[in-house]
Amino acid sequence: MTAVELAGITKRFPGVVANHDIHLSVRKGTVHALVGENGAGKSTLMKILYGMQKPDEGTIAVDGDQVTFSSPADAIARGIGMVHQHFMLADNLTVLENVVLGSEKSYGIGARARRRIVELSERYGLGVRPDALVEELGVADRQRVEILKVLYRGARILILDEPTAVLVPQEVDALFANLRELRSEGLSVIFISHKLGEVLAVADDITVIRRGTTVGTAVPSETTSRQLAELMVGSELPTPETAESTVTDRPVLTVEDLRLVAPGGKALLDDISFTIHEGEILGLAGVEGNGQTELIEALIGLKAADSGTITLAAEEITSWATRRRREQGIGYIPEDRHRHGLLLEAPLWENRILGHVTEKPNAKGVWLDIKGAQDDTRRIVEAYDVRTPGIDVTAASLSGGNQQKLIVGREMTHKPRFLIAAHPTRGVDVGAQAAIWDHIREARREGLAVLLISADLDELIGLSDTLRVIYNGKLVADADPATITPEELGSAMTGAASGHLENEELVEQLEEEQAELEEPAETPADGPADAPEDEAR
Ligand SMILES: Nc1ncnc2c1ncn2[C@@H]1O[C@H](COP(=O)(O)OP(=O)(O)OP(=O)(O)O)[C@@H](O)[C@H]1O
Repeated sequence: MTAVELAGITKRFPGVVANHDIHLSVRKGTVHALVGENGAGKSTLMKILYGMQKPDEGTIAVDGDQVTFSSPADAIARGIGMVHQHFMLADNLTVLENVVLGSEKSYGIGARARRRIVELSERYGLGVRPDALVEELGVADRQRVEILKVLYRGARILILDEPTAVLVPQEVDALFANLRELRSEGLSVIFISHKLGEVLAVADDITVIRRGTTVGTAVPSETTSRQLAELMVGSELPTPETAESTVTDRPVLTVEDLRLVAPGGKALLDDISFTIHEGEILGLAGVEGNGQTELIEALIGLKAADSGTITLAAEEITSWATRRRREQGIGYIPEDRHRHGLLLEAPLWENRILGHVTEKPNAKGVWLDIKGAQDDTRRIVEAYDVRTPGIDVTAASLSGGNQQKLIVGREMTHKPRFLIAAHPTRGVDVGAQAAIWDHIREARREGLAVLLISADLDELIGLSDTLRVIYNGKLVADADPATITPEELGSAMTGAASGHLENEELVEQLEEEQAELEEPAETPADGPADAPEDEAR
């Protein structure tokens, strides 16, 4: 039985055919993955299915009935729900308020609504608490609220746009368990992802689109991630080079005793000290919201530290303005490309100038050099394979991954000596990811120092020379990227471990802590409560 049938879908934008004669058939009660390079046309296709955009040609059938959607409300009425990558919950409201908002007619706003939320949560193993305040929830819980929200509106077909990009491995497993629950109840899930290993683990069917057209379907049990990637790009992929260490003993960035306090007095960063040397990538692991944003803002000069010092190449820059820091060689790939990285409504070449107004090739003396900026934008588009009809289109019209490639190209072009790279490959496809890694590694060979922040633990472990874990605004642990696994790092990020983490050590430490948690708390009869166990007895 087919839940959704998209046939012959074509969608044109000025200068681009985003979808060309696409076919997608989703069976009822399955997880169907949609994969393809950046700009291949995945989001466009999903926006069409969700009623956000109208196709120029083609038909949509839901449960065998031909439908036309003029708005998401039409799609929702036919049981289609979309969980966006950027969560859309109101932080200061409770889960119940968020879920009910805009859907008050279904079950009211009181006891009936609550009952329905609890029922859905239990049925699909979502563990959602109606009275929790959204601002107190972590990323994975917020995602479950988003899923519950679409189920509450009666969705039988769920579209998930890169749902795992922000999750640690344990959370990904939990999400997949939820998806399997949905599937076993006869719901269908369309899952967009660039993480091909995950796609193979969770999908029943896979549709691959390349340059706007369906190029094939794959059966997960008969396909490897490499084959899938090659189907996506239409050629063989190069084997990634193994990275040799390029770390020197020459410090580029030194942070000492950095402390940043929120208006209410809570320490957002406390006792932060580290050094990054020429040729070194320091990876910072942490669940989002543990001080990473504040640390980036303190380093780039968007927030003033309350105490402590920041030194760049032997000069103390703690009180310098952002522009001066940029001019002295700090590059910045921001975590939220829409808020800090791009002017969405401006053309690509203006975005190329952003943050580098006074630098070549954007400036000639005190004047802007528009031609210089435009020529260099064409060069970046070429070198970083930004898929666009030209440099005059707005940044908003690029696909997410191509926006990211533009930012990375811009920042790397200025040959920074210190690069803050926050999720540098978020949303980019495997081919582009490998290319961005190569660019960063090449710059590192020439002496670049990098602070890498990433939710992609494979990336963090694969690229970093040194790993530190941030938890509650403090650096709580360090780990050796040569030996640690993503699962171990994921556990350390939730604050379960501290100190130096080696494989076995970490496992032991976690087991001990787990055992302690499970034991009833009691004070040893003949020793201080905090003495090590063997001495206390
Ligand atoms: N509103 C728009 N105006 C103009 N062009 C657009 C618009 N939306 C998408 N495009 C273009 O359509 C093509 C397909 O984009 P789409 O966002 O669907 O790709 P995608 O497969 O989702 O990519 P990614 O993996 O990077 O998110 C791209 O070339 C993009 O630049």
